[in-house]
Amino acid sequence: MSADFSIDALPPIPRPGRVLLTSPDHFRVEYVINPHMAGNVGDVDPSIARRQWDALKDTYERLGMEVNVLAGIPDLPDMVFCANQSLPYQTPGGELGVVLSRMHAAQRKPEVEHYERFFGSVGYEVQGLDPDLPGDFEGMGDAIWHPGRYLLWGGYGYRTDRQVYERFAEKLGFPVIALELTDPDFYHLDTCLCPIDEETALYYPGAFTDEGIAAIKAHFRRTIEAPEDDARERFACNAHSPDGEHVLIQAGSATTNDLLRAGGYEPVELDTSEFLKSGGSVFCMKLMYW
Ligand SMILES: NC(=O)NCCC[C@H](N)C(=O)O
Repeated sequence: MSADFSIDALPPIPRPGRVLLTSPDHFRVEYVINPHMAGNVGDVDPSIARRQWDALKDTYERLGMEVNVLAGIPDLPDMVFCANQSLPYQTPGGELGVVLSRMHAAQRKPEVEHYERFFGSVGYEVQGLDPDLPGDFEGMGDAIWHPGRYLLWGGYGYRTDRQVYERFAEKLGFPVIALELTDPDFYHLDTCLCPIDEETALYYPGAFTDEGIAAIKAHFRRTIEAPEDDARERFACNAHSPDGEHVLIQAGSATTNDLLRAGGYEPVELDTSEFLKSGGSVFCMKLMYW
């Protein structure tokens, strides 16, 4: 897991063009497994959640992405956060596959088989973590591809254990830059690091160690720092840029949006307030695949 390389020397990988969403029919806050859920049990308004999710879906369609929807399942109230159950990949040789998660929270473990079935149905090579390997892994909640390159950013500390990255990085032949997460409000890497394009990342430095910040700055030529209130209260770094131009982001992150505009990007504000009650926003409500 060496970080001693230049991005330009890594094999290029196309941006994924397909978006998987999971319908919010059964989305609720029913238990507390992250600090954002505390005080919100039973507090989701399903009709507002549906409208917010529809707006997210419409936005991806308007941007020309192919959107596929997996039906939510009763009694799996967090399944709508479909970034977490797997890590889809495309190798430099063009092979398509997916690594299934081993969810940290017992309540979320039964979600994974539904994504296993989905990826089997679209012809992906499906693999789990080796049974002898200890530790958990929460998919694209913690494991995020560097845009356009065969390089993985791997968050660890709350939901994912560092050693899981070594094994599948070795098998699939990509480098991993592991980043320790240090603040429980930012329990997944996707809550504090948002790679926008090959050169640029939006991030919240307060969620990382000094070593982590140095690694982010060393491998992105440009970094945009979200202020604490946008990052902590509005999940501004849980944004997503599907095309390196538009940045889908929770509405109201005014400072972050100004910084994005100054960098030449177009923020697309979406209200995900019902999902924030569960500790999630745009990035974790979708899964990109090829
Ligand atoms: N940050 C993400 O990638 N996902 C949000 C997951 C929210 C869910 N309530 C959880 O705590 O697992």
